[in-house]
Amino acid sequence: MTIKERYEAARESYKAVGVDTDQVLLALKQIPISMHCWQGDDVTGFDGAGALSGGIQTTGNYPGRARNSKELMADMDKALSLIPGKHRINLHASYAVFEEGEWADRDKLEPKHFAKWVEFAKERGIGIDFNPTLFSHSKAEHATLSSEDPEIRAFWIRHVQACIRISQYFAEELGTPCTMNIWIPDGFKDIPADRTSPRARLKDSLDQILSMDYDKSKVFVAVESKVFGIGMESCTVGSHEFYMNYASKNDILCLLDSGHYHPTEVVSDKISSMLLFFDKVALHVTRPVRWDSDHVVLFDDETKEIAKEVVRGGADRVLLALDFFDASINRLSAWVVGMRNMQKALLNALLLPNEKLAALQESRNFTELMMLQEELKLYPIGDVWNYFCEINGVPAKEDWFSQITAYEKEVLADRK
Ligand SMILES: C[C@H](O)[C@H](O)[C@@H](O)C(=O)CO
Ligand SMILES: [Mn+2]
Repeated sequence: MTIKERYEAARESYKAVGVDTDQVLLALKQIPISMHCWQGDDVTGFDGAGALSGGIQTTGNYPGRARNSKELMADMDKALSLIPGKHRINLHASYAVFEEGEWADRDKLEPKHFAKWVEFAKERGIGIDFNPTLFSHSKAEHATLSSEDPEIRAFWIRHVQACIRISQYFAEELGTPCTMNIWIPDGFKDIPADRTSPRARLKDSLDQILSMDYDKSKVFVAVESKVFGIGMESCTVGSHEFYMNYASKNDILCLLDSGHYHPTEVVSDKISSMLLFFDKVALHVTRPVRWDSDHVVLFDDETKEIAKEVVRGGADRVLLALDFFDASINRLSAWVVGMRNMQKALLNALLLPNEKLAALQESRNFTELMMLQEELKLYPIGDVWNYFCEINGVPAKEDWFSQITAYEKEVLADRK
């Protein structure tokens, strides 16, 4: 049987439970995912400002790390060519591309330092999202926006403001809003004596940043909390409660990173609440494993549950991005697996008879609800996925992987 014939058979199975797979495929194609550049070079960046810090760590030494913007763009291009649909890219400020002999510190970054990325995105017709980089820098050794040192704090305020200007430049050049997400690593290894003062300083820093003039319809500023970091186990200044309150009072967005909460706390359960109080919510989908918040996204239960909430809440209200970094495997393969898995999870959610399931819940018919949810798990989603890949011009099943091994031999092997 061909992929199309299998799809046609699957279409009948889904039709019997009231799901129109042709509509589902159109809907899936409309959901962009922002692919993070930092998987390609182990969060190293190009500005040489400092080794990776901030309580995050990339482990592994797989050969072929991108060493400069040309290599990173080529790798991202190759990965994107194996992922169905049109997506976005997500950059950190440390990925500025300087001219020969030029360099600018983080607080002096300008749109021109990202012109090469705009060129890259324009040629591919994709949007860019952005993140100020408040780590891997000598001025981020202790604290950034919550620092007790006024000069350090002023430096990072200027940096984030520079990033808002760059984000607006991306939005204007590319004709699509830019989500600009602020994450800071500030926190304490051991029990602090004063949690309020650092948080009050962070609040004041954000107030100063947001007092600048920028176009809110073009730049969606978001704040990302984290419950811990390596070396910041006891307290993070940018906690969930801090940012949720700040975002809500100041009309900006919250970004929920699925690796940033307590081990039994799940982001999938937070999305519906956020969408009742905010117009939009931003996500970093990742996979936490014990102390690490950034393993490659799998087609696992929590990713599926997140996708269900995205689809049920309205995919246009959720700004979807991935955030992981694995240096122990081929980095392009990590991107492709993570992106395709996020899409498979969205497909899984779109293929559910969501209204029927909700009606069973509303009528408290939990017996039938459990039965149907479980039976649906074995419906032929794979046949729909393979057809989605085929009609979008990318290899179905594992057929994309031979291109990764060829690229590894032809391109990555030369990177010593
Ligand atoms: C590179 C980081 O992962 C990213 O900026 C941040 O979103 C994070 O999740 C830190 O743990
Ligand atoms: Mn994140």
